[in-house]
Amino acid sequence: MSDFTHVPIVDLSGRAGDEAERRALAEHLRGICHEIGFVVVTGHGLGSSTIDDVFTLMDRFFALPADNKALIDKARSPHFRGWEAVGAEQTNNRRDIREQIDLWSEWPEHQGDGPAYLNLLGPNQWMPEELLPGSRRVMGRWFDELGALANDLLGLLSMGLGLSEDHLVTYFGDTPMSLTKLINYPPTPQGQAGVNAHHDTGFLTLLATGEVPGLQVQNSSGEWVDVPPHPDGLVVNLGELLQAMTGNYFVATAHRVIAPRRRRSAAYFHGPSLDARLDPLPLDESFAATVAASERHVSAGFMAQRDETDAGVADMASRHRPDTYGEQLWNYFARSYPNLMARYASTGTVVQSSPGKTSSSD
Ligand SMILES: O=C(O)CCC(=O)C(=O)O
Ligand SMILES: [Fe+2]
Repeated sequence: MSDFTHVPIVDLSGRAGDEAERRALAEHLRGICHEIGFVVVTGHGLGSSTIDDVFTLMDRFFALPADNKALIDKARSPHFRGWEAVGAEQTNNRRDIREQIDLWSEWPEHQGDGPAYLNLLGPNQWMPEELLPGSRRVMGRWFDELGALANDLLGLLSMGLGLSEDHLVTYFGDTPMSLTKLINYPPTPQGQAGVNAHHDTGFLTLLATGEVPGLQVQNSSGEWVDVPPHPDGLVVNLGELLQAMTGNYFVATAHRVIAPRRRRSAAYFHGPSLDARLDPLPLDESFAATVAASERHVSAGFMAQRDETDAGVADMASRHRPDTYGEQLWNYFARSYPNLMARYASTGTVVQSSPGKTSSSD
């Protein structure tokens, strides 16, 4: 297949059909995940107001004065959850021009020793009900419905990879850690980016982009391909975890946002339990043979860590592979939030890593 010039649109309603229909859909998605790593899905079956209510909530939140938003400032959370102003986050060592709220799956805080990434477990920060009524209800439904849709997609991807349909869902374990980012992009200043070019860190991303364009995906010739907003569509893309576990058969594709005017989006990053390992899936050897025949797939990398960037490794060419999803996330936080990381480290909030457990390289 030649290099892609658009992101395909796939109707998912066939997933409720018979075996042959499901298999055809799984095959179609498998090809797209191999060649492009990005797809717009329709027929996703989300409730009619699930997305609209989240966008209304975002509108109301982002219009609040900064001192109200600061009630849930991410800097107050030892679990990296909450609001941050424009410029707090960095991607590829460059400031992103967006503000956002990060909400994660909620699990009890970790007590005692363990790998540093266990620090991510804990409660979200919620706005007081009188300032932002209904936020827990609206976001609770979003997490439930997006999680169920993502699990359906895991079933189709498992099928496409020749695995049993529940293979990937089982892999996700008992304490999956998914993230929702509610994002507000001001018009992107010339020469900058709302979010700079990056790979997604985790497994599978589902994205509601609203009506304003700005999302761009990079093809293997390095060209930026626009993903136009689709009124009934959700963007789905793959993260580095899935790329690694499929031996690069599926690809995590670089993307960025340049917002022509104010733009909001809601991203749901479907993630497994923090101790889920990045071990290869038990795939038929034909998958590895297909990868070996494609230089682009063979050389697909991870985002470089800070020390690698300093040593001259290109932004998305790292050969470093963490052992677990938790380590992968911890690397992401170290890259994107060096100041927060340094503060936690200096106040002793960070749980100690066990020796030899931070990362490994191949
Ligand atoms: O806002 C968007 O359309 C994309 C956001 C994104 O790629 C991300 O937050 O990882
Ligand atoms: Fe992304």
